[in-house]
Amino acid sequence: MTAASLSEALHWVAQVPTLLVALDFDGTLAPEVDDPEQARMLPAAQEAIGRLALLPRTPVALVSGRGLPSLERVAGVTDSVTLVGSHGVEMRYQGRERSLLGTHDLERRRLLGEVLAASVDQHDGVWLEAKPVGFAVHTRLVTHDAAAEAQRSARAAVAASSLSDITERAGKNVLEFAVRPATKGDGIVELRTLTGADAVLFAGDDVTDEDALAALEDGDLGLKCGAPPTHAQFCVPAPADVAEVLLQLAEQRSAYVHRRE
Ligand SMILES: O=P(O)(O)OC[C@H]1O[C@H](O[C@H]2O[C@H](CO)[C@@H](O)[C@H](O)[C@H]2O)[C@H](O)[C@@H](O)[C@@H]1O
Repeated sequence: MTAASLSEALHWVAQVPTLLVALDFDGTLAPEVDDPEQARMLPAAQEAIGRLALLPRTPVALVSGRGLPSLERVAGVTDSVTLVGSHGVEMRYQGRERSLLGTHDLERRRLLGEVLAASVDQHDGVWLEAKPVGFAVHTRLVTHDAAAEAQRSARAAVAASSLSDITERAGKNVLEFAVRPATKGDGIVELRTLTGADAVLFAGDDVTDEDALAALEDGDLGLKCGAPPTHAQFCVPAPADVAEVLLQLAEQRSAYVHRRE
């Protein structure tokens, strides 16, 4: 699909038989805040998701780097919305949860936590978020130089440890270390198969969202919340603009499915 404008692309995807709407959470639906537990979707985004999730043949999913329990807490969506957590390692689909984490991963995660806690303790204002698949070193509250130094020492500590095959992911003011290598692209591939989608709309803002955008195919629609470079076809500046796009999609999709009834 080569659409000349975002409106044209929306018009096209609104009219496929089954449309998967897959959305990143932080920085895309929810503006960034200092405390991740306080992040919430904009009311307009919540409304659009609620409307889309009620429509037939319009599965809606949140695809996040957050662990599933954290995503469930902050997203506040019903079971009709699929949740993909930990970059695809965890999923809640039709009310059922699955995780790719095994017993071996849990022991590796315990060791990883010890290594990172010792490193982060040396850096004032830097804190460690415990996640099901690993840990995130948060540097939002410190200067650029202090953040770079904290990330450098966290990387060095992991490299010097007995742990191997740790997956590292950079994000906005965060550096994550995980014991499983899944990406949001894997999440999109799995969701496409599960839902039998004819087209996918994905919107995201961060580095790891590029994996999902790169997994899109001809006929899909990728939207970046932010500026290029990106694999997305279109960019909008802020979460409020993403919410506006989703409201437009809900309106067009609703008109399409009701015409077909
Ligand atoms: O994939 P996402 O849904 O975008 O989640 C990515 C990370 O989000 C959280 O951190 C980010 O948002 C916080 C709240 O706005 C912000 O304080 C932090 O600086 C951001 O990096 C979450 O804490 C991470 O675990 C997620 O991986």
